[in-house]
Amino acid sequence: MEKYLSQLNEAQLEPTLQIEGPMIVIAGAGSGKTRVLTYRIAYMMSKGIDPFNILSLTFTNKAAREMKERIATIVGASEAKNLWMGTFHSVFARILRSEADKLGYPSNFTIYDTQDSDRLIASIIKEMNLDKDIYKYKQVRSRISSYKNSLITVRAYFQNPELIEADTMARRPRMGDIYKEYVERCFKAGAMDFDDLLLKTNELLTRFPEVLAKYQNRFKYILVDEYQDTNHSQYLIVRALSDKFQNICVVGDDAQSIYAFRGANINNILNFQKDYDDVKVFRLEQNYRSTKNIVNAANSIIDKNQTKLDKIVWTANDEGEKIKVNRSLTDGDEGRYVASTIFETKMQNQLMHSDFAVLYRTNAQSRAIEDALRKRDIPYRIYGGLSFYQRKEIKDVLSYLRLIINPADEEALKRIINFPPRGIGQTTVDKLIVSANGYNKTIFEVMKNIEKTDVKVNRGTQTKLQDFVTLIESYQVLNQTADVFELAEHVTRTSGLIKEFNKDGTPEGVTRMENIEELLNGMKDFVEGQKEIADTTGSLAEFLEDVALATDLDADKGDSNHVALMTIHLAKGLEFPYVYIVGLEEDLFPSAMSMNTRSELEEERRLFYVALTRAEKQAYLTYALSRYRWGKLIDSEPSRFIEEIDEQYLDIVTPTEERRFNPMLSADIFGDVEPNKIRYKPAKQPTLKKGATKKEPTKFQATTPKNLKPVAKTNGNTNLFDSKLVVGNVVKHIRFGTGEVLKIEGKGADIKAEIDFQHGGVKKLLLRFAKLEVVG
Ligand SMILES: Nc1ncnc2c1ncn2[C@@H]1O[C@H](COP(=O)(O)OP(=O)(O)OP(=O)(O)O)[C@@H](O)[C@H]1O
Ligand SMILES: [Mg+2]
Repeated sequence: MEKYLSQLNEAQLEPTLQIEGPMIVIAGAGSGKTRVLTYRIAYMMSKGIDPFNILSLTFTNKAAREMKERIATIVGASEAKNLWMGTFHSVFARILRSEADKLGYPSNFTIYDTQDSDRLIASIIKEMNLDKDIYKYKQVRSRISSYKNSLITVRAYFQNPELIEADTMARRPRMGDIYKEYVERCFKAGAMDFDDLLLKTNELLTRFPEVLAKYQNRFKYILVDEYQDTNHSQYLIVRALSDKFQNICVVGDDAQSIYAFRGANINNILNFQKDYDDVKVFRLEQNYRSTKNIVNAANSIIDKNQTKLDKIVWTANDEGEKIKVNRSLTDGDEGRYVASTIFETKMQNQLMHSDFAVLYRTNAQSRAIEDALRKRDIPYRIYGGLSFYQRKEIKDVLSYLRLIINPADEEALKRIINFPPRGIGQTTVDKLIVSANGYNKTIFEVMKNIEKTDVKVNRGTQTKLQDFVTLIESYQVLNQTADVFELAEHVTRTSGLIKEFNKDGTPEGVTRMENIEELLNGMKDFVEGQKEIADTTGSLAEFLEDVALATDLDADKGDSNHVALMTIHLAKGLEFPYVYIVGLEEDLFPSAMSMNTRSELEEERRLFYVALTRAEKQAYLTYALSRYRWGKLIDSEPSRFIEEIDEQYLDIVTPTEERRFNPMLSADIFGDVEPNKIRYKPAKQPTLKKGATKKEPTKFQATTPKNLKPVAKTNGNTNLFDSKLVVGNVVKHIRFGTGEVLKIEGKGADIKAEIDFQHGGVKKLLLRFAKLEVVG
């Protein structure tokens, strides 16, 4: 038997070796589901299955990348690179690109991110003269998104009296009109939003049987991770593609289904056995991730849910420490507790910052934690805020690039037509939009033929519009010969963007410049490196697609040593040695918005199960007795979830400050009550606050810019690190893993190192761009 297969236990081996036919692996957290998928693909390839015929769908692109790297170490990088692997969105965006003409789209269609969709919807609401307090663009967007994910097209909407009535009851009778206008505007702009990537794929596979047949024959083997969180649209795609060969392997855990609010349908996993004939069902029971205390505590929680498949999860790992439960007086104290225990644990056990994660229910909770970590100089990174590619200055640059390959892109055009300022006012832009809508042309087309249209602008403005068109057209010419990096560098210089950001000399301006530099670095890296690992051509369209679908989790190079802060939703599938779950308070977690029904509460409980099962060695549960929410200090009670854990797995600690300052606990000072004997107040029954007008707390600006500082500069300066690297050093590269430096050559900005990498063999890399980390 192949050597790598000995790294699986017997139960894992069975589904790994089962290649043909429909099958499902249902198993609890940390039992090796993702590992089985990975090894199964390697095994299939070793049996001679062509990687071109294997499609593997993961929850994040990062997960796909890691799987691919692992497979590459087993079967070799050149084979692994031909695998189709990624999220639903990224895989089907690629397929749509090659089939776009069938749907009337240009092949280099733009992908609108949420921000673009929001802006377009807001502008439609304004153009239709609707009340923006009733038609809140975010709510409208999520409504449209749910139609699309349920495959309700505009036509289907207008044929469905129930939907129309529901929207009318919600005081939004024009919802259908907005939906219609939004869809038409996206189409005209040659743009698809995230939901379109799935919706249009379904349309493609349904309307064009020959296209369906083509991809059925290509993807003879399909694998899906985290199947419990697929939505209806994704479900139908998988169903259609696997229909011919029925070689479909899905893995998942019903207890970790946490995306119902975004349309995920837990029934997809529960009904899988009905969807295909002769489904083989496999179960894994041994958890390899966590200590006994954590596994048992997690089991005791999920036991409380009524809707679930019965599963056993056990571990042969050590008993481990009990789960620490900490009460604080305020959210500020909670943050300090987290920071100080991270500091101590790290010191005592010689750990890395990256061994720690802090998980919370809502993004807004990160502030208090951040403050405390900053005070202690503990480096951290927030995931899931504004991604790097959504920052203003980055989107400005990207909008130029988007317009170059797709001049129909309305949102890109509106963003940069007067940025940097070139004297084209909002009134002019509004006239262009009205005219474009009237002629059913794109704004760019109207600008190009302005004399032939009904747009009335003065001579000066007409020249300015013409100049803008000429500028973009000159970039289009350059795009035919230059690579992404060269083009972007030219654009930032000649469009006046760099000058604009450099102008004020404020710290914000400096940060913006650094970010642009980092963007250019990333492009260089893309141009130089991408071809080696993935089957892409490195074109501008591909780069833009990558960044449109990138989340900041994907951007994580895995090479930085910081505490990870993220919502539990984002942490799915990940693992960390030390995990803090903070804000365990009634109305916060479980969320006040999710206590109306049993099924909502059960989803919250699954979320808690996901959180706890991320921990390998030690979990901390914390809550505060009062917390700032919606700008007010409010009292809070411990979450019922703490009480639901079997007490034997808990170690209830209360920090000394609280014992000192809290009169309620003054008995403690005299030793009358042992800290771990303090009882909780019984958790309140679920309370639905009728008519409560709670506002979502303001969202946070993500990631400190510090964390994104470029390692290398593009201006030709060698970075600090160059001079340090010597032959024999062991270094780490984001794609190729660790490697030994064999040779160093060149001077200054052109220093290159020849490195023998663990994955990918000997490579010569330009140090300026290679972003290496010396590890030995
Ligand atoms: N047979 C095994 N021997 C050693 N380690 C294993 C084995 N199986 C899995 N692991 C390790 O256990 C951890 C959990 O595995 P994996 O992430 O595949 O579980 P999972 O079932 O996908 O978890 P989740 O439900 O959280 O997605 C990983 O670190 C993995 O490398
Ligand atoms: Mg997994």
